[in-house]
Amino acid sequence: MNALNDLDACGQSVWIDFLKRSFVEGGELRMRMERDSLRGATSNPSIFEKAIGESNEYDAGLKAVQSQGDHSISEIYEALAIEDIRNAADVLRPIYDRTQGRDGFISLECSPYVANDTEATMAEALHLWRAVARPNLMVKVPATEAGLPAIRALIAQGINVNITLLFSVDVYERVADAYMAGLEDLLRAGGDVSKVASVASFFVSRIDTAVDKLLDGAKNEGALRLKGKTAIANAKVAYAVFKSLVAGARWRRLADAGAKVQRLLWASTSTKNAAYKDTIYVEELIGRDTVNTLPPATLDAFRDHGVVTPDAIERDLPQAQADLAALADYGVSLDEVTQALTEEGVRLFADSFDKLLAAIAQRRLGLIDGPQPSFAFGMNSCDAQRRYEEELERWRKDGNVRRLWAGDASLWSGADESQWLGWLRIVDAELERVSELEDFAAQVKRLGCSDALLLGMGGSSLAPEVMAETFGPQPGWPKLHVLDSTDPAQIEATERALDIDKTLVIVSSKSGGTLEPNILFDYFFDRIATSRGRDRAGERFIAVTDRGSSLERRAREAGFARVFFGDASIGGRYSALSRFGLVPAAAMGLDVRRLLVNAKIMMRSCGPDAPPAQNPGVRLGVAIGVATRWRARDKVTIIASPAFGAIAAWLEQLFAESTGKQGKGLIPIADEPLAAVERYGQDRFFVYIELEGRADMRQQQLVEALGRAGHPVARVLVRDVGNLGQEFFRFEIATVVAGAVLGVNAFDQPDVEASKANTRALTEEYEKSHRLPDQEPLFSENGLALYSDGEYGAKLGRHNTLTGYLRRHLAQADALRGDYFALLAYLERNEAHIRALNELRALIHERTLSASCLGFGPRFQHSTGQAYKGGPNSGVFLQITCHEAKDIAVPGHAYSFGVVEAAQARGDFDAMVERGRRALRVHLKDAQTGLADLYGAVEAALR
Ligand SMILES: O=C(CO)[C@@H](O)[C@H](O)[C@H](O)[C@H](O)COP(=O)(O)O
Ligand SMILES: O=C[C@H](O)COP(=O)(O)O
Repeated sequence: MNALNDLDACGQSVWIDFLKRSFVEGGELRMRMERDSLRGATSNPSIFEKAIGESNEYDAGLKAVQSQGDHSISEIYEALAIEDIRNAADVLRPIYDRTQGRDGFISLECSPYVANDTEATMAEALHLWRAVARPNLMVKVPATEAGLPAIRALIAQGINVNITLLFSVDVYERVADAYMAGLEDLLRAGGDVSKVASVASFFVSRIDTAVDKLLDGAKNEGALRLKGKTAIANAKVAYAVFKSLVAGARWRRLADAGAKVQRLLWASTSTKNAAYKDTIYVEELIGRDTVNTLPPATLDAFRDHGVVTPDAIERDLPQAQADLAALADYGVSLDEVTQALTEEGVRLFADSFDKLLAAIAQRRLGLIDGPQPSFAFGMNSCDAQRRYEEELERWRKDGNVRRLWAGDASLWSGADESQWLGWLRIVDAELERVSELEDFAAQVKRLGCSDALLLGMGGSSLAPEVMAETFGPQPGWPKLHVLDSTDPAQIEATERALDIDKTLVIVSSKSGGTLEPNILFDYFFDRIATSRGRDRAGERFIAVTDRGSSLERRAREAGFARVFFGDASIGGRYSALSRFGLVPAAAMGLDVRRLLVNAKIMMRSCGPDAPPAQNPGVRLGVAIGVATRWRARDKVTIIASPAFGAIAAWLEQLFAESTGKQGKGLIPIADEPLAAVERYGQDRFFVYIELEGRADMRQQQLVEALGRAGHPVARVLVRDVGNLGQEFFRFEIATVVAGAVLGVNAFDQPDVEASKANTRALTEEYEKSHRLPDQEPLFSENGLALYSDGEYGAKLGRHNTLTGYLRRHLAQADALRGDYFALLAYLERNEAHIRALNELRALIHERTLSASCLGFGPRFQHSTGQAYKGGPNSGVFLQITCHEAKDIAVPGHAYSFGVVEAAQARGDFDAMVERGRRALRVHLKDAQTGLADLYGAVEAALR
């Protein structure tokens, strides 16, 4: 016999406040049940954190879970915890049976993340109850404002509840009321109340810790005499309340129906102050119909030298009441203390849970079968690193990853952001219906097409283009061409590359109203109708659009072979893993199922349960956001291994359109020719995407040198091109996180519409007058002309040469102030032009040290154009337009593609001017010699 055995005879059940796999499997729980009269056990997030997070006892279990396929971090946690809980429940079951459900319980706590959400608490409790599936489980629900209604509802469903984090007697009365109300509900519904059990867990020692501190602060003899008395006095008062409740008529009625009393359970009973006896919170709290849950060390201490006084809890109640009342004399408000302790209790459990999930996240990564996400990172400056870590910690404390996944708009600007988060879960949705895409692929294959032509802009074209370029044409499948231009030469070149009679056309537009895909649809419909006839041309067309759009209507009228619908809650640039990316992927013969399964690995890694420091998307986004917000390193320079380099065009849109607004944002610098390390200014942040085994030596050396020079470099190691889907997801998360750090709405594009409206006005005008309004050049020479608006033109002054103007314009870009230079070319986007324009970029970067961008119009208007107009006013723009040697008519309109392109250039220019941007337009008589002349003039200007 030992002192613990005597407690049982005093009407108090001893439970153990501890759990660990080896503790149950190794037989210690059973041994303590026999030796120490242990009647139950409790667990909490801190206990699991210690068990799982700080030992390797669970490695085999974790491996076993992951060997059945990749799981999310919380799925892994649950699998491990539930197994432990079930095992403990099974060991304790004989006590439960013997005591007719009074004892023999094991407790499992709801996630602390839902402690302030009634609905979520109820759902979680129900889920745990069902998952554990043992009658001797108690689900732990906190005694928070949100927890209280959940208690009643759960009891009413016959679920055993342990109400935890209880500090205040007032709150206890509400807990007891919730219990009785729940039983009454159950009775009314015809349920069996005798099967339900509940304990109300009063936290003891923490009250003394908190109150003693305040009493010390009072520096008064009387105050000091109260030290170490509050917790026990509070428990005594609670016990008196309990006794009066069970003596009342309301309880009698329930007891007569077979209900079990809700016992008070003393928790937090290890002594925290070494000056107090190590068994104080056991000896003083002995009472009938109570439970004391003790950590192993307190249990052992009590067995060793505990003193058992029956009904100790009932002694000296008036003194206890007087002690509590006296607290006010020394400025201590017990209500405030208990309220603060409840909040702190939730926070501490959340901290433990964060740690636990972080440990699991780390181990999961090591166990992912196949290509896994990898991310190395260096802010490369102590100060920036500190900021980054502080921000990550803020994200953890504020639960921002969960807020993001829950669609909390206040994370961004508090506008309609919650309506634009469909992409977070699209991978699952698409996986569920992936067979539709597989059937579609089979249908495409049967058609025997040699080419697929995608007509779309920005979010509707860039991801398919990245996939086409990254994976290349698939043998036996159509080659995908993307046409996102109104440039007549480019349309002609694209058409030349196709076998028009064996082409499947994909018209892709979320809104359905975008000008470019609509007029290109008209054009290619006519072309295909020429050989197939108007009636059958539609068979070679499919559309991807949102339900109810004008494109859907047009597609139906034209007899399209299929219409696929996008998700209304996914904006264009976040649509890569939705139908907008997957339909073209299927058409070009890619394994969409594999792409999605692979992307899901990243989705889990970036999930709501992945703490910020272990979350590859959040880390990247926080790093970029911090560097931009506090260090003005807003030129996010993308350097990617050539075999994976196509992603840069998609990333540009994602970064720029999502963040470039209200004068803030990221300016993506993509495909910039590499320069010597000292040519890069303090306004840069580098994202280096390395394809494992295919790294480019020059890039690698530069990136290393940039790191040594103190630039922040995020290095994303892509193990395989097949991981493209993962990177889509990671960068989407990173972008919205960066947007949150900057405080912008990451889902709108307020300045894109302005160019479109200007263009619309110009084309409508053209329809009537058959001409675009005249413009007076600032200067012209050899068929090359310069245009600007009055104000900026005046700023440039009057010059006799092109060089003179360019010198003044280029001098605007002050690298030290973080200005960048952008070439916006309305030309055919072909290799020769890209090369020539990149040479120009390299020259400007080399001489001015300003970061440089290149965009082709109108393509960039649906991408980086948002940041150029709405982002920081640090851009200096040179728009390049060119006389079209050959134009193409747009069926059914007076305007041609050449006119549309010219109107788009003008419309965008005007929108830039309206926003006070520094912009100059140079009009070339022809691209080839014009670009060479321009290079010469820029070189002379910068000499
Ligand atoms: O299950 C319960 C209460 O029902 C316990 O596990 C309870 O959470 C613990 O006793 C406390 O968290 C321990 O508190 P403390 O000793 O760290 O102050
Ligand atoms: O990025 C989006 C583009 O502006 C195209 O929009 P859309 O898909 O509605 O045609």
